[in-house]
Amino acid sequence: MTNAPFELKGRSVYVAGHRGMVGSALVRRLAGEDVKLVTADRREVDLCNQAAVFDWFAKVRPQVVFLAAAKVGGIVANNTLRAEFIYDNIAIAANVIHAAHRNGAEKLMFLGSSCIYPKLAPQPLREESVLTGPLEPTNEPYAIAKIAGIKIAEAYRSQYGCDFISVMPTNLYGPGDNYHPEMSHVVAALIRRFHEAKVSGAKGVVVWGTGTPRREFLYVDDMADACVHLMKTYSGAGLINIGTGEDITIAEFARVVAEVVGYSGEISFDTSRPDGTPRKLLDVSRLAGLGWRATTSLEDGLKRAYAAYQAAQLAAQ
Ligand SMILES: NC(=O)C1=CN([C@@H]2O[C@H](COP(=O)(O)OP(=O)(O)OC[C@H]3O[C@@H](n4cnc5c(N)ncnc54)[C@H](OP(=O)(O)O)[C@@H]3O)[C@@H](O)[C@H]2O)C=CC1
Ligand SMILES: C[C@H]1O[C@H](OP(=O)(O)OP(=O)(O)OC[C@H]2O[C@@H](n3cnc4c(=O)[nH]c(N)nc43)[C@H](O)[C@@H]2O)[C@@H](O)[C@@H](O)C1=O
Repeated sequence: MTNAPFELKGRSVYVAGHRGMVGSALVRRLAGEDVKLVTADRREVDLCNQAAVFDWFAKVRPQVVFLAAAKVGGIVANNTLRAEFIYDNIAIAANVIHAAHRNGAEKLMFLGSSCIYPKLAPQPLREESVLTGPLEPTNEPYAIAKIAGIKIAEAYRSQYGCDFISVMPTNLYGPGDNYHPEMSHVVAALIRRFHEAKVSGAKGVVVWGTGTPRREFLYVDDMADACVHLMKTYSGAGLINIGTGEDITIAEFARVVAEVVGYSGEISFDTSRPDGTPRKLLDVSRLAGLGWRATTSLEDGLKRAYAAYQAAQLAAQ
């Protein structure tokens, strides 16, 4: 692991996926840095389209790239849209990383995911566990694509000396999340379900699975802050996990969401729904060694996420 100070100041910084949850948090965070922010939405450049990506990079030549664009979703989206999750995510990673190299980008950060680790890897998940065992079947296509992205970044670093780094975020949540009832991640799904139950006066809320899986949740503005910190301070081939280092069962988590939303009805579990990985807690000691820790508690983060959900509902009316 190396600590090589890298100045963002004065550089053109491309946030790929700037309309997404993480990308928009990166845009908020970078507003506090003296950078020239570059963005392009999907209509301008479809990142799955190799020719479009190569043309756009040749024209714009960003000096720094945060690769936060991907096909993203919760356990059902991953398990059903398996072809899209593997194809889009391999294409986006290959196109953007290759174009960044060809056009002289000085630094690139690839965003992977904690789901790249084997389903039954020792907990907490250390960066060295990648490729040591079978993956969780519900998100294997996405995980394989993310592992490909890591390996592409690593190969360009070793063959061409590119300063390309990869970070592995835990489950994220916050403003800009996807609140689709089936395709979202658990945080957004439960905020919406408990809110709708509160508003309609429903007697009970159903939570998927057994409630026993454990998950770690990081507020998205903390995630963006960690990314900027690592972009400035880290240069190396090794992965860096980004998380809080704390986890909670889905059953306990559902109770916290109910409390934040103000719902006091019953909670039941639909065990016909998949549990996914039994536990996914990141070892964040590398990240701590690089001088960064999460600062937003789960309760505060959920309060902010719920406020953002309510504001988005009002704006849509
Ligand atoms: N959310 C989470 O819990 C976690 C996320 N991650 C990773 O973090 C990153 C960001 O995720 P998140 O912000 O949650 O995801 P979102 O779905 O909120 O945002 C993804 C962004 O990528 C863009 N995008 C997707 N496909 C294309 C394409 N073909 N061309 C151009 N743009 C495209 C989307 O554009 P558009 O707005 O047009 O759809 C969107 O802006 C991803 O790499 C994800 O894998 C990792 C771990 C956990
Ligand atoms: C971030 C990560 O996200 C995905 O993995 P996951 O951690 O399994 O994500 P999830 O948020 O969808 O579920 C977490 C847990 O929560 C339970 N759960 C309860 N009730 C609901 C519910 O209503 N919706 C959802 N989605 N899950 C629910 C659910 O059964 C599971 O046990 C990956 O595919 C992968 O893409 C990835 O990187």
